[in-house]
Amino acid sequence: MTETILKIQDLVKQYAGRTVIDHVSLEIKRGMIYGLIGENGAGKSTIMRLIMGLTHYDQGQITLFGQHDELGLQAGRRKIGQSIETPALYPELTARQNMAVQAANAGVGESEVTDLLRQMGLSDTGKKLVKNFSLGMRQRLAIAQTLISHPELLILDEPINGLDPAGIIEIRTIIQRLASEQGITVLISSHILDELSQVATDYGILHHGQLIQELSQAELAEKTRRYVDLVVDDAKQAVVVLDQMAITDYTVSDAHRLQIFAAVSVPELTRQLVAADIAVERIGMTNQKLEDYFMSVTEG
Ligand SMILES: Nc1ncnc2c1ncn2[C@@H]1O[C@H](COP(=O)(O)OP(=O)(O)OP(=O)(O)O)[C@@H](O)[C@H]1O
Repeated sequence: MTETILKIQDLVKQYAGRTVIDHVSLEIKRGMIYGLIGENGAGKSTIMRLIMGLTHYDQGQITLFGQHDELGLQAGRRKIGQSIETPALYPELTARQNMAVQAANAGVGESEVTDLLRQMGLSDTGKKLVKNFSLGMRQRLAIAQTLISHPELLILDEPINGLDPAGIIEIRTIIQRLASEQGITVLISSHILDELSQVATDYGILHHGQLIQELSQAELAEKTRRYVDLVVDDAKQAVVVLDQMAITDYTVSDAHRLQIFAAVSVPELTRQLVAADIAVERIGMTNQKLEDYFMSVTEG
């Protein structure tokens, strides 16, 4: 069975009597890239800060690498690399000098710094000061810093926020490589589901401090793939027609509505339905976009 790296049970956090984390439970297993999605203020950073012990919770339990007593949590946190909120980069230093500061603390040598800079595509930044870096470069440097301590779990707070499309792809690729090549488990947050759509293996949707939905990559793909939305007077009769047409990949949502996921010719299906004397009120391709899905979950 895959090892559980992080388990959060019934976590509650209040600020001045206001509940900002509301009975959240989640489990992250080794190898997962867990995407925590929620709009600004949903509580993403707070959960990360609670995991790292940067703030205290009022109720619940956090278990890291199987340990939930204080000493065990402290030991667990040493296996975590994190970039919560603004990364602590020195703007007047180069990438290598920034890395050197952290490396000295961690007892890590020059060659490892060189390797991390290479992995993050920052080898050729030379004497360029961090204050002149693009946001994407800064994010990559922040990730490089989190890796200095050889973490087993990486916690990245909005590393994609504000990046251009090329920057988004770079960060996604880096995260996927860290997971697949180095076996690092990742908890990553974003307020835009679409940004994480091609990187996370699992998703948790946080809304007003509550984890309102968890789903796997496959489940998300399923919910947002293209389908034919069909509204008829009698769904049961329509099912008979679908069966005759050897269409099996569909769901019936109520007495009148069906979603057909199989590749199907809409004109041909319409013809068959009409031939079977079924009144078709609506038939058409629908492609629920990720952001529409997110809105439907958070507003529902
Ligand atoms: N130190 C604090 N004191 C009081 N309230 C706080 C504090 N930190 C966070 N909050 C509140 O807790 C809620 C959750 O904030 P949090 O920063 O975790 O959200 P978030 O999902 O990370 O959003 P963002 O993307 O804006 O950072 C917000 O309503 C915020 O105002």
